[in-house]
Amino acid sequence: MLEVRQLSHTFQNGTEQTPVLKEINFRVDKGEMISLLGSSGSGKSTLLNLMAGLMKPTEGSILISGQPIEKMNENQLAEFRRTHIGFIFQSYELIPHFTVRENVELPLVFHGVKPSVRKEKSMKLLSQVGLADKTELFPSQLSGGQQQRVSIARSLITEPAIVFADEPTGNLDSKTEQEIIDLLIDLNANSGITFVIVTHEQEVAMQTGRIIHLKDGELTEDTRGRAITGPAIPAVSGNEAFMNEEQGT
Ligand SMILES: Nc1ncnc2c1ncn2[C@@H]1O[C@H](COP(=O)(O)OP(=O)(O)OP(=O)(O)O)[C@@H](O)[C@H]1O
Repeated sequence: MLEVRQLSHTFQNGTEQTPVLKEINFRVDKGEMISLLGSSGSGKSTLLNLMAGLMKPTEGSILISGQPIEKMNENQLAEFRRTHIGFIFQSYELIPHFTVRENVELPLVFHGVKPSVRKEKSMKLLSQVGLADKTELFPSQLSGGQQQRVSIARSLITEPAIVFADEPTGNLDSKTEQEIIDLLIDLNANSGITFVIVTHEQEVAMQTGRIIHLKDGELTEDTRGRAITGPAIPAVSGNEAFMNEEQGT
């Protein structure tokens, strides 16, 4: 589903070089829900931007559904993102003068899907995220948690292979945060949607099946969260995990 191989990234500003990610390796299987956990400055946003094809890495490869996205040109990437990747943002990024339903349908407009099909799909998703009675309201008429539900529905409407969520509960109070996490866990468990959640909050990360820990641009641990029962897998370094995988162990 998603493979990050020997990924390194260094920002270059004039003559100044800032190494940010160092030889990151991990793989996410279809149907997994993982967190990328790290403190501020650990490199989470950079890694997310690279995995979403918004930036090209200095070294290494990112494969989504077997396709190395760093080799694609801008047009190919834009098309690939539209068809294979869903996004959930911390600040929802809804269009204020579109209704809830129109916001959810928007990605399908770009795909040229006819209105009756768009409506059917958006109504189904909005009902799934608990907003069946809010479809004709505008984002400003909703609470933050409800707006994030709209953004979750929008991220799923193209049936993407993988959904990246960037601090999805960063703007929410703790009760609403838990409701949104519960919704994502439910969508993962019942619809098999693959999620990569970027967070700096341990409590959020602990609720996903697996946690990839980033520290100073390095993958330091790959552990299980609470969502999966059974013994915790031993912490291994990113490279070790990659080597084991390569060797089929
Ligand atoms: N364009 C850039 N040029 C130079 N350095 C950068 C650039 N963008 C980010 N960095 C540096 O890369 C490091 C990682 O930043 P990044 O935003 O990926 O971290 P983060 O874990 O997402 O942090 P936060 O949780 O605060 O968003 C930081 O030290 C940052 O200063």
